Amino acid sequence: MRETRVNTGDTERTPARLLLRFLARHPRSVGTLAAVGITGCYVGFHTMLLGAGVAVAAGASWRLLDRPTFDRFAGRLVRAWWRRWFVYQRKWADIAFGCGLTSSNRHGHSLVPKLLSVRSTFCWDSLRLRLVRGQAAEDFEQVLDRLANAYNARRATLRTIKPGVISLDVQKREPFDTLFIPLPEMPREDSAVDLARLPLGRDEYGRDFALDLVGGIHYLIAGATGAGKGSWMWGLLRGLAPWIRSGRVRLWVLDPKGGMEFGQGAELFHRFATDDQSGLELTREYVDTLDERKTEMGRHGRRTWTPGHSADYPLDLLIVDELAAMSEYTDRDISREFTKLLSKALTQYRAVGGRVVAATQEPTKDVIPMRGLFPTTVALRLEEASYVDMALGEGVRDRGAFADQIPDYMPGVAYVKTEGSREPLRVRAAYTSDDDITELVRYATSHDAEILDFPNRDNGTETESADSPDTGGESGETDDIEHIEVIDDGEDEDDDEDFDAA
Ligand SMILES: Nc1ncnc2c1ncn2[C@@H]1O[C@H](COP(=O)(O)OP(=O)(O)OP(=O)(O)O)[C@@H](O)[C@H]1O
Repeated sequence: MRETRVNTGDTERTPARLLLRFLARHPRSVGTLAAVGITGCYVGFHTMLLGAGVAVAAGASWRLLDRPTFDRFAGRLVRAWWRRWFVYQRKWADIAFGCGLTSSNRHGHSLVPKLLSVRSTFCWDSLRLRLVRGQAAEDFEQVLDRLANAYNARRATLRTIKPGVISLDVQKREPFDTLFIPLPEMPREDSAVDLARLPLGRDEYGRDFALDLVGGIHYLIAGATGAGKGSWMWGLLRGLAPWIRSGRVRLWVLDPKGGMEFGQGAELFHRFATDDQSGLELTREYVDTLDERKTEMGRHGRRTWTPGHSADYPLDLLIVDELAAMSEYTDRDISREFTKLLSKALTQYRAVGGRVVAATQEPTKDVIPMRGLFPTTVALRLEEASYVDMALGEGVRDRGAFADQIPDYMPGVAYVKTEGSREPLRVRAAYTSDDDITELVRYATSHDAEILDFPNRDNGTETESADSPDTGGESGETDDIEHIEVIDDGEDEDDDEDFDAA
């Protein structure tokens, strides 16, 4: 971009000054050019070109083979550089002029806000701009749609970075517009459950996305009403179905909004509370149980709990649907004790099989004083921009987690931030419908039925169903019905549920 700011006359614009200023302002570009020049002189320009060709081919193959890691380490830097100089900078003066964002000084010179830098994530680009004197962020706010159109972006939003400097954030793509998110198959065997990979949906790169109760430990899910918190929590339970059925996972569910979210699954739960008072009792019992386990494991010299090792030491999963109802909008005594107990649960039971998954609409410090204790945080659509950093951690919105910009018509879309990773990941959970929840409940609460391969009559094999109490030996009547054999252990011979579940 041409330097359009006016010279006030106190410094003279000699070529040497301009060159020095350019060098000082663009150290990376100048450094790269210098490095290329020096290398060319040393090794010869042919060799250097060959080296550059090899580097480009290696980068292209890397991108082809594993786009997410390429993007994380190289792609976003290359893209930011490319877009800064060849997309945003090239058009900026014209666009600023067209949107009425230029100004002029008393000498009649045009002043254009300066593009300082560009940052790029997979979906969003952030343009850092210095305002010209006399300009305010509101001037940009009024023309956000025009700016988005000018750059062919889906939407644009604004942040004030510091006085006189703003970030214009433009969304370049929306992978979830076209990406179909199939509901992961519900596992049916204990051995099919991997606590470190509980499939939930897809990420922005189209890869399968899974929850991790081993490394991710506890999850805080923040989202406005209707943002799709239900899909995240029910999706997790579907992934645990066989373990719920066999008792390797015990669910302690606290749904203080009267059981509206989890009422349908009441049969699955070890403990279920639907108001604040019983919720507090449930949390007390949860903490006592895990305290006891800790003591017992200490007595037996066991230092760690192995997930799924046995039903004697189950995974105890505490689910809280609306934290605010327990930590803020309730009696002071209840909220104080609950906050203490939950903080204990978040800090002391990792090694003895305690896990917490909690949801909230408001991730503020008053409502969730213990929010820093959740190693993994998820931000679905949020009402306020300030909520994003409250949910995901300081500075994460700056790094591209625009959860407040997720549109209403995209429930289930969220940014996930795991401990130790700087960059947030954009993810969409598959939709878990009421029928899918019914399937889960039916499967996880029926214990006797087992499906065996049934010999196919069309192949001329004889049906041997006389032993099965459910078919009552009525082999002559099986011509028109599905060929399923149900083996029952005899405890519940008349229970049709078993047949349905099978
Ligand atoms: N993953 C998803 N994909 C597509 N649609 C979804 C998804 N999750 C939820 N929805 C839709 O959004 C609606 C609201 O979802 P849900 O009830 O889970 O939101 P919520 O965040 O739990 O809201 P509340 O806090 O008010 O209970 C659902 O009825 C469903 O139609």
